[in-house]
Amino acid sequence: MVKVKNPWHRPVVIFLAAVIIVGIIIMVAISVIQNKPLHQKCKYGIVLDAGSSHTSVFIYEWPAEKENNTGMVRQKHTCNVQGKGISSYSANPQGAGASLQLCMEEAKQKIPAHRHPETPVYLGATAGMRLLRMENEEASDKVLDSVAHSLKSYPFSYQGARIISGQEEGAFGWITVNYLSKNLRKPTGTLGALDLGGASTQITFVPQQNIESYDNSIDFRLYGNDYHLYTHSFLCYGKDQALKLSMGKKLESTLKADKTDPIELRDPCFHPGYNFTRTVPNVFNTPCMREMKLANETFFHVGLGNWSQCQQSIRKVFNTIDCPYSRCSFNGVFQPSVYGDFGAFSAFFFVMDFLNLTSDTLATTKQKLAAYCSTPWKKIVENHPNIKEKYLSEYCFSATYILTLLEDGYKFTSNSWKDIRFIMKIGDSDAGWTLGYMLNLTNMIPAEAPDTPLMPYEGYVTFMFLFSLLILVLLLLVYFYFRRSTRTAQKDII
Ligand SMILES: Nc1nc2c(ncn2[C@@H]2O[C@H](COP(=O)(O)OP(=O)(O)OP(=O)(O)O)[C@@H](O)[C@H]2O)c(=O)[nH]1
Ligand SMILES: [Ca+2]
Repeated sequence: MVKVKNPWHRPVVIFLAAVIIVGIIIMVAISVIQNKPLHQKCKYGIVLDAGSSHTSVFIYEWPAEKENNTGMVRQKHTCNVQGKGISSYSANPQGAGASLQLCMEEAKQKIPAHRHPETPVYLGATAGMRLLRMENEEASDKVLDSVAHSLKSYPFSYQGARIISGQEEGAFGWITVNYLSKNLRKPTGTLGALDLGGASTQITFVPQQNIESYDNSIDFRLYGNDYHLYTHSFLCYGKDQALKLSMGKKLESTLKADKTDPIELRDPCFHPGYNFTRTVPNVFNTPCMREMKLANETFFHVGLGNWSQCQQSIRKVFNTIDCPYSRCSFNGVFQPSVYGDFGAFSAFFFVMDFLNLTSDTLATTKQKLAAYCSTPWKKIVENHPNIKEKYLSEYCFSATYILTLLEDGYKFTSNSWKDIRFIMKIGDSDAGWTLGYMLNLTNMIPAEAPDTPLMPYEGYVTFMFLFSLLILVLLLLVYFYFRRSTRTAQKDII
């Protein structure tokens, strides 16, 4: 009997397999560690939202190596500038720049010093400054010069202070909510954006119908997808200016009906028992109201607390009769039918959240609001001792205005009402135009999708783990296969 020597000598095979396995483990470990997001290497950007009612400073942060991935930029910090919006400094422009100091000092603390020179800072002013420019262009230029001068005195990379257009405000709000919801690289639908400020309001969405007016159409190519957006910004239809429009109309008709002395404006949008003395110019001091020269008279603003009468009075600020297109929202502005889900933020959220009306049907919302508006003012103050009376007194008007704007203005129905999500933040970032503005100006959203599909780090680790497991199983299979075939060969020879 001849004994054949086994070519797959067991210790050699075990040693080789061990070397290969250890090699693979080391390679996988190195690759996983190298691809780990580097939390410590971040870049920053600052955007100042100079709104009509106030200015907020937003600091954004993102991993330096991954700036073109969707959803990588997050809001690191916000600071609310004390006092009113920059447009209120028309008589004292230097005050506008000075008002930013505290928040800009805070930004210096929040961003590591070695990143300051490369951190871009942008200021975008919205409807308050649009109105000031219409009223007094010289004053609006001086206010912008003042904030520009102030921002240039900080160690950041100043990139400009300007009044953004209503289209930009709408479109960048849409980019923000869709970037944060990670909708931009998926084939799924996008989220429409509804923004209610103090002096203007924006609606932006991807419509199903053709956009009949050039001014309302805006195109983007983002991550290889084309988006054809409908957007419109209604100047004077933010909640503070809409209150003035509505009160102005009531005041005009009160004065026409009979000039009682003192004038008493009986207002269904304010609670019963509410009685406040105001001056007439205080209502009419806005370019949103037709020129109406009235003496510096005072009037009593008296609440009636009647929701349906309030809605009737608010309807008068929307012209829903004239429409030069196949369909309009109001004031002769083209609007396709609302389509898809919407994120409603800024004052849409502040007001509806305060009244606990963010998740009811339209019918229930109306019922609850009617009950709220008829609650005596004394009781409202008792129930909310810590809320500023100005905010508190206006919630009935504001919520009724929101319902009327969405239903009569934008033509949401009881059915599409459920598609509106009242939101303030997505993740830890605020919904608003500022993030989209910065992403656009820093070219952080590429027009074309990167060649290799991006995989989140967790997915990458799982992939590498499964890949090594597969190699291991294959090696074992090869080992057992050869072990069996050598044994069979031995038997055959025996
Ligand atoms: N109730 C309540 N109202 C708020 C709050 N913050 C802001 N508002 C009011 O909500 C309205 C809209 O606020 P913003 O979205 O900041 O408006 P803005 O950006 O200053 O105005 P625009 O330039 O028109 O966009 C204004 O009337 C504010 O006074 C809040 O925390 N609670
Ligand atoms: Ca705003």
